[in-house]
This record gives sequence, C-alpha cells and structure tokens, in this order.
Amino acid sequence: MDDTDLLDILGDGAHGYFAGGAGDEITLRANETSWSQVRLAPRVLVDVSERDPSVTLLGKQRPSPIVVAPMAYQKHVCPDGELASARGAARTGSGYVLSSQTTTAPTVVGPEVSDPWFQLYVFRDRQVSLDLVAQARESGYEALVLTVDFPVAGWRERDKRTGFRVEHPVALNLDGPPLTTEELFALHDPSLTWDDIGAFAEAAGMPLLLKGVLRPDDAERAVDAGAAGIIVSNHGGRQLDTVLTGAEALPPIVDAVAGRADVLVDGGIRRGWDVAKALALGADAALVGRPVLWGMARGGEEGAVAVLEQLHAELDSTLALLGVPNARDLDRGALVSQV
Ligand SMILES: Cc1cc2nc3c(=O)[nH]c(=O)nc-3n(C[C@H](O)[C@H](O)[C@H](O)COP(=O)(O)O)c2cc1C
Ligand SMILES: CCCCCCC(=O)C(=O)O
Repeated sequence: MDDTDLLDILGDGAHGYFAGGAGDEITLRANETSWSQVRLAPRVLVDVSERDPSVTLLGKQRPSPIVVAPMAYQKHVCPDGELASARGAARTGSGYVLSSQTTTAPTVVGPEVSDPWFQLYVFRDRQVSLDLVAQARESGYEALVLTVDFPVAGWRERDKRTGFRVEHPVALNLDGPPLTTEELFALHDPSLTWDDIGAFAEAAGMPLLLKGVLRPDDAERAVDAGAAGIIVSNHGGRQLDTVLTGAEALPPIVDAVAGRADVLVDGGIRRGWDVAKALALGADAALVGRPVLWGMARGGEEGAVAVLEQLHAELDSTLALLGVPNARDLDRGALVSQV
C-alpha cells in the first residue's frame, strides 16, 4: 500500500510515533510478513452462498471477529480522535478497545460503540489506574484489557530523534505543557508482577484480558490468575525488537489455553485473509491497529469506516474462496500444513 502521503499529513514527529517500532524495526516488519507466510488450503465445491463472519467473544455473539486495537493519543491523527475510530468500529460491527492514553474521555467514547472494552496501564501512582478502572466500569465498558508488555517503553529511535510531544491523555489529569513520549512513559509502574493481577481482576468487576502475552507458560499463568482472555501481541513491534510475531506465538498459546479463556491476536494484520488465518490458527478474534489510524489520517471517521469495510469485504471473499462460509468454523484444517 502506498503510504507516502502519511508523512505529509502527520508531520515527522507524529508520523514517527504512530508508524514507528522499536530498535531496527525488525519485528515491526516481521509482523506483516509472518501472516503472508501462513498459506491457506481452500476446499472446493462447498456451498458458500451464505457467509457469516460472526464469532463468540466473552460468551457473547459478536457480528465480526475484527476489533480495533487500543491506540494512544488519537487526536494527533485527526481532530475527532477516538470518536472517529469508535464510530468507525460501530458502523462496521467491529469491536473496539479504548486506550487509557485516550485524548477523548472514556465517558464520551463509550456510548458511541456497543460493548466497548477499556485498556489499562498501571501507573506508579496505582490510584490513578484504579480510578480509571472505576471510570470504565461506571461508563458501561464490557471488559478490562490490562496491557502487560510495557514495564518500560521500547527503544524507539524515531521518537528520540524527533522529540515528539504529546497532547495530554485526558484520563491522567495532567497540567502544564505537552510532554515528550519519554516523559509520559516514565509514569508507568515497572514493578507490576503476577502478584498484582488478582487485585486488578477483582477491582475490575468485569472480565479481565491480559494484552501482550507471547509465551504459552505466561498464557497459562494468566488463566490461572483469573483472566477471561489473552491478547497475543508484541505491541505492534513497538516494545522489544526481534521478538516473535503474533502469528508465530499464537498456535502454542491456543494449545496451552485449551479453551479455558478467549485468545485474541494482533500485529501486522492488514488484510481480511490475515484475519481468517488468525482464526484458523485458533484465535477467537483479531485486533487491527495502524490501518485504522491511516484511514483516520486520510479521512477521519469516514476513513476509519473505509478501512474497516474493506477488511470485512476481504474477509467475506476469503470465507467464500476458502470453502469455509462461517468464520467460527475456521480451524487449522484450512491451512497448508494440515492438508
Ligand atoms: C500509535 C500506537 C499507539 C498504541 N497505543 C497503545 C495503547 O495505548 N495501549 C495498548 O495496549 N497498546 C497500544 N498500542 C498497540 C496496539 O494496541 C496493537 O497491539 C498494535 O498496534 C497492533 O499492531 P498493528 O498496528 O500492526 O496492527 C499502540 C500501537 C500504536 C501503533
Ligand atoms: C504512560 C504513557 C504510555 C503510553 C503508551 C502508548 C503506547 O502503548 C505506545 O505508544 O505504544
């Protein structure tokens, strides 16, 4: 996809922050290529005249397996910020996760989309995080996504070069001039451990998902700690460079979890057939990040809708051509290694 216009639209600082990854950006690139290396094995002569992309998530039927990933500071992408992405999700039947680094209040975004989830970071001032949990619960969010792959920020050379400064996330109630990403990231609590997860699960009062898990043993520990779901993710290649990709990490995690919790995946999902591959490898849903931001940068809410509509149309085409008309029937039998 030609994205040379994005640098002009966003400028060097914002473009570097939103598009960039950690280190040499090896994982950032691998995220996309590893989906393209998973090969589909279509079945022929199947009646595909009716297709159904719906899936079950947290015990509830959802119209789509596509979920908009939590992403920070969206007013730097387009003036409507998180309202544009949330409305895009609502208009296309996609799921939606609001970042705790939102530039639009959770109370304002929540009513725009059905069954939104709220993503949480744990700050050094734990009360700030607990207040956010209470706010999410009172605003009707369906689930809490606790991101666990950010004890410290990744080594992000683009941000170091540009010194990009961020409009304050509304949920943090900060005064004063905009901060650099490094200053904001320093608010994180690097001492968070498994011992703390139970307390957050209890405070949540709603299903808890852990986002940023890449190992089967950690996934099992998350389930034992009470997680209702796991999001297999390397944070879009923005944390530790050269780690494994979502496509690589997913199958052993699905096997380890063995149906005891929902498993979602993200990183580099760019096409509807990537979504189908994620489901075939055992995911219950797939999150999409940057493509939604690029739609917003080009066309605000309409741009987000266009990106999500295209992903859904590609998924529909994949279900038909693969000979698996119902997304919930996708399994490893649809992949080359199983033929
Ligand atoms: C600009 C940007 C900001 C992000 N902010 C958050 C965040 O606030 N919380 C979080 O859990 N993940 C955050 N992520 C990670 C995404 O939720 C997701 O894991 C990743 O973007 C998926 O990869 P993709 O962009 O290749 O689709 C962010 C990603 C990007 C690109
Ligand atoms: C306390 C600020 C943390 C913001 C992290 C946003 C993010 O996840 C990312 O940039 O990646």
